[in-house]
Amino acid sequence: APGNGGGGSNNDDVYDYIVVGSGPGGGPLTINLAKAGHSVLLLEAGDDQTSDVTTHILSLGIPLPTNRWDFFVKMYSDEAQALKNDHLTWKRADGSLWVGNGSAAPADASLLGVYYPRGATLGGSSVINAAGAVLPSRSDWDRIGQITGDRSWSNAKFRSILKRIEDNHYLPRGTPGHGFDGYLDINGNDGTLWENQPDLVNVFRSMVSTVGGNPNDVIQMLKRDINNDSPNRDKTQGLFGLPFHVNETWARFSSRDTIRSTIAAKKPNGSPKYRLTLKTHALATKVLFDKKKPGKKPVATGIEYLEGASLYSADPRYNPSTTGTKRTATARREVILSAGVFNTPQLLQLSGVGPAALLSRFNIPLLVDLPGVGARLQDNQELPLVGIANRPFASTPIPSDPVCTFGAPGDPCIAAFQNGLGPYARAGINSNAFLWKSNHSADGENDFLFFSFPNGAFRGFWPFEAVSNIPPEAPGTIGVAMVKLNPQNTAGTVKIRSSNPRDTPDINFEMFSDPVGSEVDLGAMADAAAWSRELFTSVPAPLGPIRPAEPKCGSSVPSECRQGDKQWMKDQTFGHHAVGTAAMGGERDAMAVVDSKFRVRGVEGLRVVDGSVFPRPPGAFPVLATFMVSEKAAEVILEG
Ligand SMILES: Cc1cc2nc3c(=O)[nH]c(=O)nc-3n(C[C@H](O)[C@H](O)[C@H](O)COP(=O)(O)OP(=O)(O)OC[C@H]3O[C@@H](n4cnc5c(N)ncnc54)[C@H](O)[C@@H]3O)c2cc1C
Repeated sequence: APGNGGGGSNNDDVYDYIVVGSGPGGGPLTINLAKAGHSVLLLEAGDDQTSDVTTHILSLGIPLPTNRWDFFVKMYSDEAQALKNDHLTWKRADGSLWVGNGSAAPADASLLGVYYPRGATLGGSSVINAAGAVLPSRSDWDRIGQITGDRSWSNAKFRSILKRIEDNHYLPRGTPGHGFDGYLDINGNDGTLWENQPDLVNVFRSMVSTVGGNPNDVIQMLKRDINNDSPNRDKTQGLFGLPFHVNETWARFSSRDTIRSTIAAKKPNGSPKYRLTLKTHALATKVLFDKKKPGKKPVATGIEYLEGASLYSADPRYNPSTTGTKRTATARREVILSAGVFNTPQLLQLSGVGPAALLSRFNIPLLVDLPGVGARLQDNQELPLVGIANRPFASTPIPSDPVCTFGAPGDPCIAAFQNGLGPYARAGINSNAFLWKSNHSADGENDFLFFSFPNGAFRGFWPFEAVSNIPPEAPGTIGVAMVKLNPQNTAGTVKIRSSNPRDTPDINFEMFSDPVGSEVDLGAMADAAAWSRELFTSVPAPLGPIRPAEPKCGSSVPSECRQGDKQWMKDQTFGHHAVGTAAMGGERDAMAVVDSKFRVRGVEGLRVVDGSVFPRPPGAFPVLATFMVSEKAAEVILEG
């Protein structure tokens, strides 16, 4: 029967809707369409890794060869600038990987680029991410309403969506602005972990003093709700808890969970309750269109895809000689692309929807000239502000805790986690956030979120399991991880580099390229560096004064560091919150790809619903906003 997807020799299944990609963009939407009674085909290139316990444990949840795609991106076209990054990944003649900057690279190393993993598994990047769940700024939503003229895009609207979908575990039931009965588990620290972290708490005391806070209140502040509903939220500086998409015992929630439970739901007679067909190992390669009607827009009618495991060349298990089986599926109503910020524009371009000159270079017949497809790639700039304390940071072990081996065989903490106990079942040390406004804030709102942890620093990404040349951290290291909000650079691009859907596109963030915008961003980041030096040196003995280590500055006069700080920011910035490559915008915006109802311009029956649609990065962390956008899309589609 149409819609139940039976597989086998059925080469052209018919569904009401086809959704490509099962991450936070595709997942909630798919479920809502199915629950409204529609037949839905969900295509996912990866597979279901639910049986891998590490995908449930936040402290072990790093991107793995079994659940990720490896992209290597550029930060700059300017090669000399690009080579200054200390965490470029290179491939050596013997096939091994090496990480470092251009001047130190071994002679036999060839540059792969800046490593940028994405989840490629049921649940998308919500299965491999750090799960930080922070709402965007109120102005991020209101601004979309302003630029599109569609006032259903507003902070108030998205607050109501949060209330519907959230299952909040860290606030008293009934706290205004939050939901407690939805599907999206969000949890935060309850303050207890800080009792065992006296040294880090001392740094927090100095941190709150920099903005006039009372150092005696830090434990209370660390429990404060960063997702509160106050109109002043985005201008309030200071320390907060950092919540995560995890449940009561800190097990990861991802879009995978709701997809699986929707598929598993049964009618009383035991048959599936919803007409939701999931096909994993299904790499969408092209949107199919009906172009025949003269004078009418092309209508998306379905998807062409390849069936088979690891068919995309970014898959660490990719084997070029495994070619997969070509299949098609037909959508009676619509096709929805939720393949993520790199793959949605790639799919559009491969399907003839994109910049005309780019498509003609690869002999792809042009359907709609949409210059914004793959443009406006943006990211929150990130980088650690690093200090070295006089001694290693002390923490007090909890006597009843098992000693974790962090995933090595026989890890007793995994067994404890499965019973809802032990270190993996509790808030981690990174569950803190400091909101701060620099002198360069573009809109008067906080333009930084910092989260801090001792004995390490978050310096970006490289294929962790395959790289061994990264030096260990100095004893006493503290990393204040910096996330820049409201970045001004919109020059990044995603462009196909062949007509082969198994090839990765060329991805270039082209950072800090706009002279005005780069002064805002780099000026703000240099302000943050100056603030970190003030913070570190104000930490009292015996832990402090902490010696500022990064950004490096040769001078003992802080004002002399500024130029060097800006260059350091340029050299070392990384990101992992890419958005914007099929941006939403108003009718007169030539670079807009979708309208406020997620409809791709110039065609019918095709929408984009994922991180690609954000016209600017939503706050400091995109994942919660992407779940919410998916809910909004379902509403819009079901309204008809
Ligand atoms: C390591 C890491 C850490 C992160 N940490 C955080 C964090 O702490 N907080 C936060 O807010 N954000 C974080 N993010 C970002 C966040 O997870 C993403 O912004 C979010 O998941 C984007 O959702 P999406 O639906 O747009 O795309 P994705 O989640 O990337 O999902 C896209 C899905 O589409 C599938 N797909 C792609 N192409 C095809 C195709 N052609 N055919 C079929 N399927 C396809 C992919 O396999 C994937 O499953 C992190 C991301 C990573 C990678």
